[in-house]
Amino acid sequence: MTFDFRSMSRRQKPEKVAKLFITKDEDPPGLARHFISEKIGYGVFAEKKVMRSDFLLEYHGEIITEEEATTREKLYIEQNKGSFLYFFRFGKQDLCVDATHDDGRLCRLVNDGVGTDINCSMKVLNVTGQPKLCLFACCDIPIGQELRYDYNDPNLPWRSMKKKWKKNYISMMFIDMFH
Ligand SMILES: C[S@@+](CC[C@H](N)C(=O)[O-])C[C@H]1O[C@@H](n2cnc3c(N)ncnc32)[C@H](O)[C@@H]1O
Repeated sequence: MTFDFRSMSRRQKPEKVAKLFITKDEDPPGLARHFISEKIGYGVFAEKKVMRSDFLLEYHGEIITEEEATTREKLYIEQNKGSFLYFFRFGKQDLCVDATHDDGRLCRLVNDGVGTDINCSMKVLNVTGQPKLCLFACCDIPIGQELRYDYNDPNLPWRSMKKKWKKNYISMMFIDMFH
């Protein structure tokens, strides 16, 4: 009997792994939600070592048109609900995944990052003609690290607070230097 060791040692293609979990309709093991703070809420953390380009999670929810999403967004703001709408382009269509309904899936809980905080990124996959939002690691991620991707919106309120804090901190340093 002969073994093909090449196929045993080869890592499965991340997109193939993504499609496997999309078909099974479940999140891969090795990731978990943890409460961070009142301000940030929950986040998702690695409980196993992740390699660069690995598939992490599917942003699971209802696929709707941009128009429908804009109407729902207003309603959710009125109802004081958190924002779980991911807008994206698929071919010539402007679409959105609405993950407001908590179905227990994790990707809706991955927080926004900037600069060196970012360790993963969202990609739109075409799975038998259907768009699927999938999160992939953009660097190796050690056990215990929080997943963060760029929400790609410079006007997010927590981003301006971070900038304001940095500006105040730098001006305080200058005041200190000249006293
Ligand atoms: C898609 S949810 C992420 C999960 C959220 N932390 C939760 O527990 O429901 C997006 C919301 O999380 C919070 N959030 C995400 N990234 C953040 C960050 N970098 N700093 C502060 N809050 C953040 C904001 O309230 C934002 O509206």
